[in-house]
Amino acid sequence: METIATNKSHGGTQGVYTHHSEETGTEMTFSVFVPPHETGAKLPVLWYLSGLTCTHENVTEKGEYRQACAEHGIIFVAPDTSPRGSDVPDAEDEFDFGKGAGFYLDASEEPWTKNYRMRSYIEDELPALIAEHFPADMDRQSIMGHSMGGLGALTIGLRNADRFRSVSAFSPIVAPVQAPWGEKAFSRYLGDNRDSWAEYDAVALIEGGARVDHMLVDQGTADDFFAEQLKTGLLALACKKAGIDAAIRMQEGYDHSYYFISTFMAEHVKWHAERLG
Ligand SMILES: N[C@@H](CCC(=O)N[C@@H](CS)C(=O)NCC(=O)O)C(=O)O
Repeated sequence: METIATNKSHGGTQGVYTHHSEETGTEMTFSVFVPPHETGAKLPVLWYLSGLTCTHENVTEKGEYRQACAEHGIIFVAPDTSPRGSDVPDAEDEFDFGKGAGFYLDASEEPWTKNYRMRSYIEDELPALIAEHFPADMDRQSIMGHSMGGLGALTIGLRNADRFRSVSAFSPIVAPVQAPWGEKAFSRYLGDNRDSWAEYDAVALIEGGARVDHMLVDQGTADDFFAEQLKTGLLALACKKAGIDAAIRMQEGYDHSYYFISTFMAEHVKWHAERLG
């Protein structure tokens, strides 16, 4: 692992790091905020998965999470959203597929299988690296995300309920198999067999019996993607039927941007902190 940059912030350290990923076969860059802490202390970890077109930079620069993470003593990890590099296949001029749009899945179709392995990267490889290099208590993890990353947080949280104490999302895609972004990406990354799509769909996972202990979702009413792509109501219905303890909140007048995310970020961090102990 190589350190790209570190800056002192809120008494802690905001860093950007790169490493060679065996999963994606590429160099991967991510950011980590380590709050001020006593020497030798092990701190809980909050994962943040970003949305379409993003790298680690968007939330690191605009997410406004550091003050809350410093206050609650939480490590904040922000990975990239896809493999990168000139050798990685891409769909040029498509912001919702290819680079910047990894959908946190392991692709099964060519030419995507070799590099597009963001599920294994986020579930296995990056956690091991974080455990090795940072003062992280891997027995205390929670996960959150935005839009495509909200989907990633929900699905990774639902598939690994024993690992994550709480799951939250801003404007998540909740049912990609029923939305244009998901249909487009899944048919190309995963192929035509829609049965294989279900493990990457939050509503389908819940309908199939997956559960999380605590869920918090914020969705802006002025979000242009709400009705066609995000479909928050389907998640609310699935949680209600399944008896999942979910706070799914419509936030009046907020859009899909980081102006919305940063407004509620501190509240999400605090909510996770209460469950991380
Ligand atoms: N209008 C955007 C659509 C993509 C978009 O809104 N991306 C969201 C995540 S789904 C985002 O966080 N963008 C980066 C940012 O706001 O910093 C584009 O075409 O680039």
